[in-house]
Amino acid sequence: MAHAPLYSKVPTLADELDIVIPTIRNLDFLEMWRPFFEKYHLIVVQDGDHTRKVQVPAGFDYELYNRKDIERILGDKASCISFKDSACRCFGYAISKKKYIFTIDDDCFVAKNPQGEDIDALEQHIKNLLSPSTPHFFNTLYDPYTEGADFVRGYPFSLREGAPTAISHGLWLNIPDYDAPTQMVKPRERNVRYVNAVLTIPKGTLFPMCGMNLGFNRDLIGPAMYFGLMGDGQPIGRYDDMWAGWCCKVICDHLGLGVKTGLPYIWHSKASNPFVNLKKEYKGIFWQEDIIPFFQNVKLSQESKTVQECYLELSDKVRAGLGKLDPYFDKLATGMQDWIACWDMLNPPAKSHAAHGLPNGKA
Ligand SMILES: O=c1ccn([C@@H]2O[C@H](COP(=O)(O)OP(=O)(O)O[C@H]3O[C@@H](CO)[C@H](O)[C@H]3O)[C@@H](O)[C@H]2O)c(=O)[nH]1
Ligand SMILES: [Mn+2]
Repeated sequence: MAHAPLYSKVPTLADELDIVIPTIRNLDFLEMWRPFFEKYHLIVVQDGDHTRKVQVPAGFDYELYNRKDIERILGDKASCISFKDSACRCFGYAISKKKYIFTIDDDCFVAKNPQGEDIDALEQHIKNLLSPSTPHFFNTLYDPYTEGADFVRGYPFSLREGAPTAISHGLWLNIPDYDAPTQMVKPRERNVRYVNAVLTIPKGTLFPMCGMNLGFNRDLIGPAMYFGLMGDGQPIGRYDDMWAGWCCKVICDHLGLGVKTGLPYIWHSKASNPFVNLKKEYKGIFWQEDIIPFFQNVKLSQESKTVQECYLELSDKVRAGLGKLDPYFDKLATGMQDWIACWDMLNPPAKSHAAHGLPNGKA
């Protein structure tokens, strides 16, 4: 039975999706995204100096939070939200009232496809999130639910319904998201390869999640999208999205959810300083040789049936399994627990996804 694409016109989800942007810069990049973003509500997480005035271009519906707002809202648990690191963006995930999140960095521009057309990255993320994933059996013709593709011969019919998609991981043209050592040895390398594919990351396989062009379903995986303790006062940075990706993938595998990577592309315009990055990353480069085996071997109990239950169980395992690597992981485990407390405080079970009528500006 052929699988017709799930919809001819991609729904905009304008009332069901928030765009979260962490920033220490300005938001001029929104002008080029205006045709694609203007119908959505933005959540701007202003990092660094809270007295700095961040201008949101006219015509955008937004709420903006700075460090003082985060501290006012979260109280003594605000310490679980990183300061002076893009990891602060996860506050936007928790404060949102919508079903879907798209997060993008402020140096990510609209990319063009090989036909020279502007890419509507959000539309592709929505396609990815609204169609199933295939984590349990690899389809060699990539995404079987996309126009012009299907399941190939030998693909079990019993698995063709697929799994609900929790995460849509987009990629980048131009400045690649390389770690500092790679960036240092290949300073001029640019990603010019447009690969027209969306893949499901198989169950049992981890991946390095990049936060610059990322969509996800808050209802399915939101409480696991904690970007950890990074930046000011922390021994590590630029492992925010990685940490979240490893936690999310283990939980997605446990709950039977899917993670996709590939299209859409954005144009990553700025290379961050590799020497500054090396200082942030170096412990992570060393520690991850222990962190990855930890996540590869972690087993969540059958009693953990919700994302919060999985995440709290995982936090206990992080403390027991990684605490001896460095006291940082003991702090991180506590941060994970504080994060869930914040999430549940901001997202009481009964809360609907009703779009809120907050005026623009400071919440
Ligand atoms: O202290 C900070 C630094 C940055 N931001 C905002 O976060 C994003 C990403 O910043 P930037 O583009 O400078 O960093 P990259 O190295 O290109 O980012 C990659 O590493 C990940 C960070 O761990 C990031 O998700 C990847 O894209 C911008 O919007 C900055 O304004 C911040 O809020 N606080
Ligand atoms: Mn960047």
